[in-house]
Amino acid sequence: MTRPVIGIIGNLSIVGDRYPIHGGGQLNSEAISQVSGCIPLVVPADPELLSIEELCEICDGFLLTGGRANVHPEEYGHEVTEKHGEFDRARDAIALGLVRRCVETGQPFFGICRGFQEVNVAMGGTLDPEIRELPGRQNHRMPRDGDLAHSFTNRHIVRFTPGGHFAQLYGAEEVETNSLHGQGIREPGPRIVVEGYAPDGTAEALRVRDAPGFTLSVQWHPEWRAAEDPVSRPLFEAFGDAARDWAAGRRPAARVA
Ligand SMILES: N[C@@H](CCC(=O)NCCCC(=O)O)C(=O)O
Repeated sequence: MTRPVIGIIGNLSIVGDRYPIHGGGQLNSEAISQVSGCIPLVVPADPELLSIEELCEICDGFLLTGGRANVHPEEYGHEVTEKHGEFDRARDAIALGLVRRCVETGQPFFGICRGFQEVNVAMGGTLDPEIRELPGRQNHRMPRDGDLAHSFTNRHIVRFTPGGHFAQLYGAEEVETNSLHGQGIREPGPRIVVEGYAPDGTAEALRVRDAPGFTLSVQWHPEWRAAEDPVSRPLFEAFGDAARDWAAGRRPAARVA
């Protein structure tokens, strides 16, 4: 049997200040191939180029990657401010609709950082544009200096709901994670179950209530050292298992709570 195909929902970026590319980080592709055991297929997330229906036919699951651009606040009913920074409206159009469709059908997705925020917005939640300015919150942004290893160094713990899906996956109620984001969840969507928080109250791990398929999503970046990191590996393995079930036609039954 061929490996399941994972659509890696990538970002539009500009190389050398002039050449636009659709891309996805190499770390994501490696994690999907080497840990999830699936084929990583980087998707140019733009509704002018492809449709959600086409993607769902070609792929067995989706990785909603991190990305510098923020989900446009219009998508959750807020005004644009300077704090909202840059946007990728084409990715918004694909990613948000894709999440809603997968929640209905049970096709698996795994949201990371911007992807985690997309899952919340797609399900009716809102975001704060700059969480470090909120009382009692720490700075979760990527450090500006140092190499990649420094950027992805663990920065805080995440505490999980006892007995929840994440606590069961890890066999632990607390893990240590990296942190490379400026935005964060303000109000979770009605079906968003936040199962993990940083000590400053920032939402870090979620799932969608009553969704039949894999919906676990995280605010941190498990693609860093995914093969050897004990916090990253179980997530990518579980996501790969869900994609293999989908590819084999084993459709998840509707799940409650
Ligand atoms: N823009 C959002 C999401 C942050 C995120 O996904 N960070 C990864 C950055 C990857 C890159 O720079 O391409 C936020 O800031 O909260």
